[in-house]
Amino acid sequence: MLVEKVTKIFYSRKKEVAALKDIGFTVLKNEFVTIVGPSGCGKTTLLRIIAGLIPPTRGEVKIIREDPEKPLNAMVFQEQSVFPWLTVYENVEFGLKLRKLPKKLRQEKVEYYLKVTGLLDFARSYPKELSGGMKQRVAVARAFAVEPEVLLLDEPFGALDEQTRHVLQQELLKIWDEKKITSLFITHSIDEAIFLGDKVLVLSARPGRVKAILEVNLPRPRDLIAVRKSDEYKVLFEKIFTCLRS
Ligand SMILES: Nc1ncnc2c1ncn2[C@@H]1O[C@H](COP(=O)(O)OP(=O)(O)OP(=O)(O)O)[C@@H](O)[C@H]1O
Repeated sequence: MLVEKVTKIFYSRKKEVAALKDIGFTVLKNEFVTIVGPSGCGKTTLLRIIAGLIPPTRGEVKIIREDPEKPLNAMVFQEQSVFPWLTVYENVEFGLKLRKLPKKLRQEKVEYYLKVTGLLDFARSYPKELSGGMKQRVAVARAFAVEPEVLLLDEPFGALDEQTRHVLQQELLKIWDEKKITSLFITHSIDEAIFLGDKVLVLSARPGRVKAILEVNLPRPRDLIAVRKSDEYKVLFEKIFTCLRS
């Protein structure tokens, strides 16, 4: 995926807001890129442009479609990424129905993703019967299930308590290690950005610009404790922290 000189200006009657300025970066096939930046720097705006939900003012986004059967992207938001009127099973199946996959194949995929997210016992439950962490598991399962060219995650674990967040991060990496879907993950957390990413993109305050792109040279599969103890983590944390502060 290629993001080239993306600029976004929001115009309203009274003022202009420059949200993004000349954003450029590449996400390689099967790469997991995290984006970290201060509040209001345009992270969500960038993701919405990449998803094709809003147009950039200038610049462009190129996503290579390798498989015409697959959707270009799937998104997971901080909240409300699941349909409350569908059961857990139906939520995960939803995108596969849209893709018109045969029932047997749908069932295999839904069961696989419910299993890896630990949701098999809740297949018939409705989202309102689930905790916040479980709802986000459904959202992740749903997005992975359609196996898009690019997975776009907008602070999916931002509203969860720290303990649950770590469990879900670990689970996400486990699925990703198996499925290797090209992913772009937005976060406020430096820790999360390093733990998950192959590369961390640091954005500046508004208008968002790329301040740094840092490689994360930590082996996978990753373990949170081991990662945090490593010199690579400490060096990266300090670099990102300094970069965000300056
Ligand atoms: N539809 C819109 N109309 C006008 N301004 C907007 C619109 N959407 C976003 N903005 C402005 O663009 C800037 C970037 O917003 P955005 O939500 O992308 O930031 P963010 O980095 O995701 O913030 P946060 O981390 O707090 O969620 C903000 O100043 C916001 O007010």
